[in-house]
Amino acid sequence: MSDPDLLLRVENLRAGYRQPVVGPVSLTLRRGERLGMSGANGSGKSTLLKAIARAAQVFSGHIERAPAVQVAYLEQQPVRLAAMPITGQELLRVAGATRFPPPAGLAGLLKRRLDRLSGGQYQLLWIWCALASAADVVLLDEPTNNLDPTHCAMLSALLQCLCDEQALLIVSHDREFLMKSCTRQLELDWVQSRRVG
Ligand SMILES: Nc1ncnc2c1ncn2[C@@H]1O[C@H](COP(=O)(O)OP(=O)(O)OP(=O)(O)O)[C@@H](O)[C@H]1O
Repeated sequence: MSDPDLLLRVENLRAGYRQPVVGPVSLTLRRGERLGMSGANGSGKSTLLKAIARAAQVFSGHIERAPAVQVAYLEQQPVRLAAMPITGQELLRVAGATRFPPPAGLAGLLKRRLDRLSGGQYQLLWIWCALASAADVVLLDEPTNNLDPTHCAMLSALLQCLCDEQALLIVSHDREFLMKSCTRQLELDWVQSRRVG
C-alpha cells in the first residue's frame, strides 16, 4: 500500500464459511477513520468483520492489511464464563489494554470481579480493552447490544478516546448511534456494499 494512512483495503471480497455468505464487498479504512456499517439481519456484517479478523473464509477478492497492522476484534457476544475471578483492572493488564488511561466513567468497574458485572458493564469493559490495546484497527460487532441510553452515551465517549493512529469499523443496527460516533457510513446490501455517506 503506497498510502501510509491506509490501514486496510478490502476489494471485491466474497467471504463465508462452507460457502460465501457476503460480497462482493469493497471498502477502505484509513488512520483516524470511524466507519459505521449497517444492513439487514443476515446480510453478512459479522462475517465481514470475521474475515478481516481471519476468522471466516475468503473465497475471492482480497483483504490487504498495512504491514505489521494489528487488528482487535470484539464479537457480538463477548465470551462470558460463570466464574471469572479477576478484576476489570487485571483484565486490562492481561489484555495489554494500556494505550490510554481508563476514563473516569469506567473507574467503578475496574475494581470489581468480571463475574459480578452486569451484561452491559462487562461489554463496555471489553470494548475498552479493544480500544486501549495496541491494535491499529478495532472491529466492534454490535457494541450497543445490552446498553441502556446512559451506557450508550458512555460508549460514544469511549470511542472518542481513539487516537489518530487508529481506525474503527463498527457494525450496528442503531443508525443514530453510528451517525453520532462515525466519520463515514456504509450499508451492506445482500449482494454488494453501497456507500451512503
Ligand atoms: N458459523 C457459521 N456457519 C455457517 N453459516 C453462518 C455462520 N455464521 C453465520 N452464518 C450465516 O451467514 C449469513 C450471514 O450471517 P452474519 O452473522 O454475518 O450476518 P449479520 O449481517 O451480521 O446479521 P445480524 O444483523 O443478524 O447480526 C447468515 O445467513 C448466517 O446464517
